[in-house]
Amino acid sequence: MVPHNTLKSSVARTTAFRTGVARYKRSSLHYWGLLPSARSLSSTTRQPDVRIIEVAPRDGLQNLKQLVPLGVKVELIQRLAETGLKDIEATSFVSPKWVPQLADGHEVMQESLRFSKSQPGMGSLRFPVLAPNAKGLQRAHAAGVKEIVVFCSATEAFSKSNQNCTIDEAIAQARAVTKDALALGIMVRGVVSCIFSDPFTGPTAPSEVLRRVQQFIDMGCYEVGLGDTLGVGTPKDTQTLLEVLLRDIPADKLAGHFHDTYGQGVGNVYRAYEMGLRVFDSSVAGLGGCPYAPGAKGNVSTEDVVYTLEKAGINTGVDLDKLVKVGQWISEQLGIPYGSRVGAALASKSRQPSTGSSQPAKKEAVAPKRKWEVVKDTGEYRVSRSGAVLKVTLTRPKNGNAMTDAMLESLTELFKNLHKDPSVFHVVLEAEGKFFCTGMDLSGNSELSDMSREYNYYEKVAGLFEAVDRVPQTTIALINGPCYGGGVGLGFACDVRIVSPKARWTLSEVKIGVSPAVISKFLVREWGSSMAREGMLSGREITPTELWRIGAVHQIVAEGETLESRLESYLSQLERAAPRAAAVNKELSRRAWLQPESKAQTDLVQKAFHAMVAKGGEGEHGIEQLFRNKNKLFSWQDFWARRNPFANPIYQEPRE
Ligand SMILES: CC(C)(COP(=O)([O-])OP(=O)([O-])OC[C@H]1O[C@@H](n2cnc3c(N)ncnc32)[C@H](O)[C@@H]1OP(=O)([O-])[O-])[C@@H](O)C(=O)NCCC(=O)NCCSC(=O)C[C@@](C)(O)CC(=O)[O-]
Repeated sequence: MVPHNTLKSSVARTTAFRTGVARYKRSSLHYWGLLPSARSLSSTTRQPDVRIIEVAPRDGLQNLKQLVPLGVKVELIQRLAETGLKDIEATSFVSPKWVPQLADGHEVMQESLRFSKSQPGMGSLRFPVLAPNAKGLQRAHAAGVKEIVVFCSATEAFSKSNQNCTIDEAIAQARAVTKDALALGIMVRGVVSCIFSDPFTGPTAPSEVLRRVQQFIDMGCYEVGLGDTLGVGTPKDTQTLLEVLLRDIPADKLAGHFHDTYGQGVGNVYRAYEMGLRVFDSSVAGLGGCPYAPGAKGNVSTEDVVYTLEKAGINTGVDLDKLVKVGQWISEQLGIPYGSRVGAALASKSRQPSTGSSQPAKKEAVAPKRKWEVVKDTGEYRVSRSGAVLKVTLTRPKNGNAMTDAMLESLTELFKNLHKDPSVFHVVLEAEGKFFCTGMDLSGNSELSDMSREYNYYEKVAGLFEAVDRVPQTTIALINGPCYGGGVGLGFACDVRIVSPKARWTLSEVKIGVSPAVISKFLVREWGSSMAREGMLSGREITPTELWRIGAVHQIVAEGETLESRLESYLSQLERAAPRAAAVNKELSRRAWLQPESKAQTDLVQKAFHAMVAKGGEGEHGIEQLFRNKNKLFSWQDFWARRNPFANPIYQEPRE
């Protein structure tokens, strides 16, 4: 198999620099800035000194529960390519049942190849994909793939849990796939996972890693990636392992794939570079994560790797400024804080006004601040209006915004009456102070302590949650801080959640001997049964990242950003949403969840379908404006100026 040109030159350079004291000393001098940087010596067209394989589109996205749209994946790949990255692991050809996120592998691949062929200077892009078995290879080949990745674990326990087979079985499968791939002219790269440790059985013997690397090379893999799946390895561990491997394996056959769970990713890359490795996997914004280290950071971020190597005079061929913009963009698309340390630092620096420059600082275009008009203030909550948006603010910060009986009654009334208000399309629920809401007021004034009136109290609590859940408008909870008990339920009875990194959720009821009875159905609906049950049984604090991963939280604001600014951009997206269709969509998703395959569900699907083409309806208007009048800026408020979008709903009230 003829290796790729870039690979050839990298191999030649690597061979020249093969392990040795002279090279190590030279790298160290570069690192401490004692030698002029390679970049300053070279022309910009110089071949990179390292090959960075960007893995965000595959490894970075694969564990996300929230399905990332095809368009975002394709745009991510294109934006990454525009930074100078030449190797982008595009997707996986594995069972969509295992990894639903990457079920669109064929389309991603086709779009990426189209881009590579049609854009000037992009012809040398490489898009390796994961294809662990014969079916995967077949699908990859059909999609035009030129390079695949096969893998195994260095440890038995992880192999059984991750691939459901022994290591030898995984190797046998990889061998068969490699043979077929090579016959088709497809290059094959191997990856060995758990090089330092197994989540179940602990440290990995370097001799086991060597054995598997050797097997991959013997079967025809041109290179083998060393995967620190748990992200536990330190630079010293990297050195110890490489000392064993490099006795038998040339450095140009090895690549580093480090995770950043303990913040060691960049250190490991640099130590591996010093020992002769020239190929590294990394992920923009540090996307990805280890399912065995919940809450931990994922792959080492490409921004951090590029910064470290470039500062050491090692040419990566990547434009760091452009890469940071990609990191910010994808984090925004996914609604998560920007996960690269270097990226976040550079991004915040570029926001600072320049102090040393004689040029006047460029004025940022500031979005006009939305004006809110207060329409009601009970002392316990405040209601304000801005255009088609109604905002309810809980204003008992000194009491953790706990809900009094009076609040339950009056808020229920407010939400119940909203379907009569044709001018409100969206409702925002937010809170003042440290907490979002600490649940029902337990201070002694509440009826909760009066058991003889328990039934009445139930009606009040259930009434509020039903009213919030059933309101036809789109509801957005802006969660500023910790939530307890019914306060958790309040956020999850809403449609959308935009949260601060300070938000936490605690189903504390179990710790005071009560149950999240009323709110349990919202928790199970939004979190899934397993997560909700565990939360209800443990009463432990749950973090934004945990809920974002399962798709129950939609956006987490970044450090230095406000909930208001995220709300503003979300509301501008909602401006395009037709209110009556949105109300029907809410009901469609509720029935699909509560009554799947029932008559009630089928009836509504049919009615919704017919409503799409009804004379004088939103559908007719929307299609006419967009396609016939070519008017993208039409307003749903104008369309509904004299009528109520929520009158005579096609779904029946009450429904059960
Ligand atoms: C939240 C922390 C950790 C703050 O811990 P902290 O140290 O008290 O915090 P703080 O110093 O910031 O103080 C917050 C203030 O808010 C008060 N506060 C706070 N929460 C409530 C409350 N619910 N009712 C009445 N007052 C409350 C709290 O007592 C304190 O008042 P202060 O002592 O300064 O006068 C603590 O106060 C706490 O554990 N609160 C109880 C949280 C809780 O268990 N909520 C569940 C309520 S039951 C419920 O919601 C039932 C439901 C709806 O789920 C049933 C169903 O679904 O069927």
